[in-house]
Amino acid sequence: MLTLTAAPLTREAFAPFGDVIQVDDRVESFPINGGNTQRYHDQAQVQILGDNARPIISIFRSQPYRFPISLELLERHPQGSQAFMPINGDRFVVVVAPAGECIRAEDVRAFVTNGQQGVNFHAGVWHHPMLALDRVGDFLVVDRAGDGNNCDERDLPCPMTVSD
Ligand SMILES: NC(=O)N[C@@H](O)C(=O)O
Ligand code: NI
Repeated sequence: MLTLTAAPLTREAFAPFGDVIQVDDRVESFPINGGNTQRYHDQAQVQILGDNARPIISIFRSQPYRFPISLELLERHPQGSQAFMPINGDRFVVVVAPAGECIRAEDVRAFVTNGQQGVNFHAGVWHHPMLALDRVGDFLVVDRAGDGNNCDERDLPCPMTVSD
């Protein structure tokens, strides 16, 4: 059994898997609306691939998990990115592995957000479906609709657990 402990999410650590969305001085920002609003600009790469592809916006209301939990599988979206942003400041756990045809146990990583962070999985990046913590969480989701399959599931190469 491989035990993962979720690390605090940072842009650097998550870079191989996608983008972190958060207000900080690391991204380009500038005042708009006559100075009433600060725009934290262009934080994530929305990838929309394939026939009749279009970006869609949804809300996921996710039941919390009691950690540690056993992980059986990861999924990927080959035709588009998928972004999750908490609406009410909820933390969540992110389990990822690099894009590619096989998942190696040594490449699986776990992160925990701080409630003010979102993630954007790049197309093809393996990830576990939403793992909400603490309470029922609402998340704004930006991903892809269109023709063809956009969700592959793959069993993990060995039993794994993740703790927050
Ligand atoms: N199935 C679905 O829309 N959600 C998953 O892709 C997920 O990453 O939670
Ligand atoms: Ni997904």
